[in-house]
Amino acid sequence: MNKQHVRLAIAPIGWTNDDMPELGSENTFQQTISEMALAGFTGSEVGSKYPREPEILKPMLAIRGIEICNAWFSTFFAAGEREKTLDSFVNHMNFLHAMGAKVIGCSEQSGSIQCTALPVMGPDKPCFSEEAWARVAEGYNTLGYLAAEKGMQVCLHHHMGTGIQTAAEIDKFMSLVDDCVFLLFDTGHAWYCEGSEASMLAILEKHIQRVNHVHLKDVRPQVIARVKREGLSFLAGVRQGTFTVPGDGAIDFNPVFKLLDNAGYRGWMVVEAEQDPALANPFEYAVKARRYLRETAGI
Ligand SMILES: O=C1C[C@@H](O)[C@H](O)[C@@H](O)C1=O
Ligand SMILES: [Co+2]
Repeated sequence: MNKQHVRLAIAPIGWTNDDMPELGSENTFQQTISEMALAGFTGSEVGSKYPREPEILKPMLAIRGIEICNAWFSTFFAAGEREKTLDSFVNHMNFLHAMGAKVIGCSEQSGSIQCTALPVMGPDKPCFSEEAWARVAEGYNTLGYLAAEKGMQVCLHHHMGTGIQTAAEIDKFMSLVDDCVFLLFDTGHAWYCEGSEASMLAILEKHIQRVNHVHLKDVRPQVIARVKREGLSFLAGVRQGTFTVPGDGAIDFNPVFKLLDNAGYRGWMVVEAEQDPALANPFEYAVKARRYLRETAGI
């Protein structure tokens, strides 16, 4: 890949999992960002242990050569919580703007089963009515225009257990929103939702012109098969090792990098591989991911 076009970040979720904060509760904020830098990354997303005051957070990251590239934001438009979502979005956007980030990665969480005990591959995930889709599209367009006024961009994180999980749901979302709304492409969730590398690549290929942020997650298909077979929840699967860093699982990332490079992708690529830190030492896995990216993508 063109080294000048992409920057490499890593998410703190490998150190402490914000969906299950007991996973990695022993890892401190300063240890996390020091190990990110030591492994060779220059960016991070924001975790729950990070100070929320830009004047405190910025110098602690700067001394380690790290910038904030994004932070997760949950929206509840389908459920009709428009005003509440917009209010908290503005605070979130202002924080990210002060941190110098350009991207705001959002997930539509109405009815989400992502953090519940329900089987993630079962019938319980939300499926939006046409009215709900219209609320989601209007809400995201509003976020997109608000972000554009600040010189920022909003993107949707498709996610297992949510109403925007499958290839068809991603297509529907992208067809309903304006050009000011982008897609956060997450390799792990794209593989998981349809169950193959080809279907993951098809999602990327279809929407590549609107992808403005990338999460690099590898998958362990044998764990995903068990999640399906035993009716496990998304989080139970994570504990058992659904995800790992690029180069350690089943995904061949070469075609992903090729597609992005050919499309002239410019932006961040974020290694995001939540697994149990007691089983997968986060520093060791960060180093492994950094080496894989150097050897495979030349970045
Ligand atoms: O971007 C993400 C943030 C996490 O909280 C989430 O559960 C993870 O799977 C993900 O892709
Ligand atoms: Co992600």
